[in-house]
Amino acid sequence: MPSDRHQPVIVAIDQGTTSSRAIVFSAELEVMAVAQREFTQHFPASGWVEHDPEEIWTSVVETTRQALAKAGVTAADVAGIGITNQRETVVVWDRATGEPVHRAIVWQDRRTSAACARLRAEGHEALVQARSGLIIDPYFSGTKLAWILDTVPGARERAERGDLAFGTIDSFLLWRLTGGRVHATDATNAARTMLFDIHRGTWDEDLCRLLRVPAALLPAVMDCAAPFGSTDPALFGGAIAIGGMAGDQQAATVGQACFAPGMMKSTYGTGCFALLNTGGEAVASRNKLLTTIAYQLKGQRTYALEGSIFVAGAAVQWLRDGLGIVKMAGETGALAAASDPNQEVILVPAFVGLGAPYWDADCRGAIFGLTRGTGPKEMARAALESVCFQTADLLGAMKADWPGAGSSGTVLRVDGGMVASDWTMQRLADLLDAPVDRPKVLETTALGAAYLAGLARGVCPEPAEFARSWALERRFTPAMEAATREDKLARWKDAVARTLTRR
Ligand SMILES: Nc1ncnc2c1ncn2[C@@H]1O[C@H](COP(=O)(O)OP(=O)(O)O)[C@@H](O)[C@H]1O
Ligand SMILES: O=P(O)(O)OC[C@H](O)CO
Repeated sequence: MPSDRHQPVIVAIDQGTTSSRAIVFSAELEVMAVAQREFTQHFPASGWVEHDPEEIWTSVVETTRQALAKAGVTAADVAGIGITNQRETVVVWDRATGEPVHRAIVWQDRRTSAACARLRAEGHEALVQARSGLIIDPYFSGTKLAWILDTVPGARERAERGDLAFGTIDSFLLWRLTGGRVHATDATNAARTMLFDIHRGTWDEDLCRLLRVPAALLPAVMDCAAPFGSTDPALFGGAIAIGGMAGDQQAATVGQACFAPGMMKSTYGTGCFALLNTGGEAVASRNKLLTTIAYQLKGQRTYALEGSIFVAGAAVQWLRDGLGIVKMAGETGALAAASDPNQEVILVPAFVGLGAPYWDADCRGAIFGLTRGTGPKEMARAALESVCFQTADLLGAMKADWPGAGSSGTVLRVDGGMVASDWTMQRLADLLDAPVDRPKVLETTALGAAYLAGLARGVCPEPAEFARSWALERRFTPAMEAATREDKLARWKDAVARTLTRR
C-alpha cells in the first residue's frame, strides 16, 4: 500500500498477558495490518507469574515496526498511537537508567495472598472498597508493589528518595516510548492499583499509607484520550504522538461502544471480564463485583461494575493440552452439540481459585455428575457451559447491585477468541436468558485504543458517532425453556457451593 500523507493511520499497541500485538488502523478504523509476538511466561514458584519487562518492551517495538512496514506506512503517516494493556501487572524501574528493579509481577500472581488476608483480618476491606472500588485480593497492583519495595534490597530507600518509578505496563511503555520523558498513566489503569480514589480521581493518601507506597513513585493520571507525549524519533523513524490509553478490558468496552448506562460487554479470552456501564454513578457492589472506571474523557469519569473470571478459554485449553480430548479449541463446540443431554456433568474450573463473585483464592477445580457413560463430548460441554454459568453468576450479581442491569433490554456484547464458538454463544444466551450480540469487528480491544488515540488527535468522531459504526455480525437469542435453565443453574450453584473453601 503506498504511503499517502492525506490518509492518516492510527496504531494500537495491545500489550496482553501472553502476547504483544500492534495493529495499524485506517482513519475509518479498519484494520490494515497486524503484527503479534508471544513472550516468555516465568513461573518462579507455585502461584507466581512474572514477565521480563525488557522482553515486553522489545516485543512492542518490533511488532509496531512490523505492523507499520506491513501497512506500508511511515511514522509521518501515523496520527497517533493508542496503548492498551494487561492490567494490574506491576513494573518498578530506575528513573535514571530506565532499568526495572525486578521482573514484572503479573496480575495472575498470588504471592501476596497472605498479605491480603492480613489486610482483611485487620479490617481494611471497607476502606479499600469505598475508595478504590476493589476487593482486597492479590489480583490488584498495590500489594505486589509493596512486595517489591519490601523484597528488593534498597528499593524502599530509593523509592523514598524519588529515584524509582512505578507503573502498570501502559505507564512503563509510555516511559520507554517517550525516551524517559513522561511518567503517566490513565484513569482506568490507575483504578486497578488499589491506591487510587476512583471518586476523586486522585491517588489516595490513606491507601498509599496502608500499603506503605511513597507518593514519589506514582505516575501522573490522565484522561484516556489525551496528549501523553510523543515517541522518541529514533524508535520508528520519526516522532509519533501518543493520544490514547486504557486497560485492555476498558478499551474493549470503548471498542464495543458501550457508552450508555446499562450497556455491557464481556470478553472471552483466557479469562473472562464483563463490564457493565453504570454512567456517572460509581455503584458500590454488595455482591463482590468491582467498581471501576470504564473510561475518563474530558475529565469526566464513566464508571462500570466489573466481574472478573480467571478461567474461560483456559478451560478449553485444558481440554486440549491437559486431557488431550481435542486437537484444536474449535472442535469443542461440535463435541458439546453431540453430547448426551441426560448426563448432567458440571465442571467448576477453579484451577486458580474462583474470581467474582466468589473470590476464593484457595479452592480448586472439581467435576460433578460423572457416570460410566461420561466421555469427551460431555466433558467438552461441561467446560464450555462452565463459562456460561460463570457469566450468569456475574449478571445475577450485577442485577442485584444495580437496577439498570435488570431491565428487560439487557444485551451482552461479546468478543475474544472463545466467541468463535457458536454453540457456546447460544448456550450463553440460553443460560442468561438475554440476547448475546457478536459484532463484525472482533478486535475490540485494539479498536478501542485506536479510537481513543484518534479522538485525541482529532481524526475520529465523538463517541455517539463512533457508536453508530458498531456493526452486528450475529445475535444469539435465548431459546431454552425456563424450567431447564433453572434446573441447570441450580446444579451449577450446588457444584460451586461444594467447591468453595470459604462458605
Ligand atoms: N472455537 C473456539 N471454541 C472454544 N474456545 C475457543 C475457540 N477458539 C478459541 N478459543 C479459546 O479462546 C482463547 C483465546 O482467546 P484470545 O482472545 O486470543 O485470548 P487471550 O487474549 O487471553 O490470549 C483460548 O483459551 C482458546 O482456547
Ligand atoms: O491480557 P488479557 O487479555 O488476558 O487481559 C488481562 C486483564 O487485563 C487482567 O485484568
